Amino acid sequence: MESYGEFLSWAIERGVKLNAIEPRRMPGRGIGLVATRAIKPDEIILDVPTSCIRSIDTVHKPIIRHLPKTISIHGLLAADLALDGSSKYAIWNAVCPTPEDFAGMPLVWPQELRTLLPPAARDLLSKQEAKFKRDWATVLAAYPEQLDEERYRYAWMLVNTRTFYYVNPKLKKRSKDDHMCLQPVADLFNHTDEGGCNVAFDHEGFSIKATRGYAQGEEVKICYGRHSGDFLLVEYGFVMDENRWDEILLDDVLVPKLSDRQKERLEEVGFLGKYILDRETVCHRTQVAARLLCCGVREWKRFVDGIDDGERSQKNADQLALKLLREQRHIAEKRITEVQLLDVGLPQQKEVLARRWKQIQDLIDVNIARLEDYKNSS
Ligand SMILES: C[S@@+](CC[C@H](N)C(=O)[O-])C[C@H]1O[C@@H](n2cnc3c(N)ncnc32)[C@H](O)[C@@H]1O
Repeated sequence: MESYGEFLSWAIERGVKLNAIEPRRMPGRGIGLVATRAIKPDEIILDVPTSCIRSIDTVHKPIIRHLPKTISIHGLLAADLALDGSSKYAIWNAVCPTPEDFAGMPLVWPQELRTLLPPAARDLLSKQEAKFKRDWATVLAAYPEQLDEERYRYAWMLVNTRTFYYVNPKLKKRSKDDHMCLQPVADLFNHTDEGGCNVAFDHEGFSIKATRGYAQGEEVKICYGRHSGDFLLVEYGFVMDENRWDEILLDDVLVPKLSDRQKERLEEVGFLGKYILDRETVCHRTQVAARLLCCGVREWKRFVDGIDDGERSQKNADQLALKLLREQRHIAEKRITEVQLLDVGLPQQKEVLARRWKQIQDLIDVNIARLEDYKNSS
């Protein structure tokens, strides 16, 4: 087992209080925090005082002065991390992931792999990349000599994957996306879809409370949010085995079935695109689009307006949904083979991408089984 002694002493000296948890390397998840004894529900397991967090208040003043006020807090914190030549945070930095540990982040993948991402992940990645490019352009203009893109991207990914929601009077004036800070030790909690801990903060600091019991040796996790698999892959670089909040986009199989006129009709009522399948059902938007494909326009209109509950057309809509799901499953199967045959990208990058498609296949299978059961029972 690795020793995190120096880091823990450093954190404790600065007022961090750990109760019944300690860091440990977790296979496939980097470092995590593990219960050193049985933990009861409602026990406070970690306190991190405001004096130890890295936020807008701790960014070096010359950096604040040198960068335009319009830069995002994400971009600013990343600049502070990347330009920091002091030893102030060296002990904390030493337990942070290395640039190689970020190989799972699609932001660093070769183009050939990125094009094989599921559509929702591709959309998220292009938004993330636009954000990164904006921040990098701003920082490069201010520090053309001191930084290169790779070093800045590494710092930017540290901020992306390790910040907590945080707001103080200075941040209050900014958009919600800028409400963030880094905190030591708490940034070692891995993600679970099921809650498990409550994270709260006030002007004194952060407090993390167990919301259920943990056995000794069990990993204690927090929920980063109700995120889909595509979101977790793009924003954090990992795929979970089970994720109750997972969902996928069906646009690639549904939109091509619509004529131009049908697309216009859907656009007019605000239902074109973003057709989502989660673990339990297809979304209402999908129901609307499916009905346009299998009902007359008048009946469809009544369904859109809520005058018709759609009961009469449900069987046909389900039939169409089954067809779409089988097509989507076929795409997932094809993508897995394409990923495996690709001769670019690191093995771990290909593995994580193939796992995401496998997860998508499993989600589709659950829904196909449900729709078939329903068909057979009605
Ligand atoms: C806030 S950090 C958590 C601590 C991190 N494991 C470390 O080694 O420093 C977030 C990162 O941890 C990893 N991670 C978090 N939850 C995970 C999970 N459930 N499965 C796999 N990796 C996870 C991902 O690499 C993610 O970007």
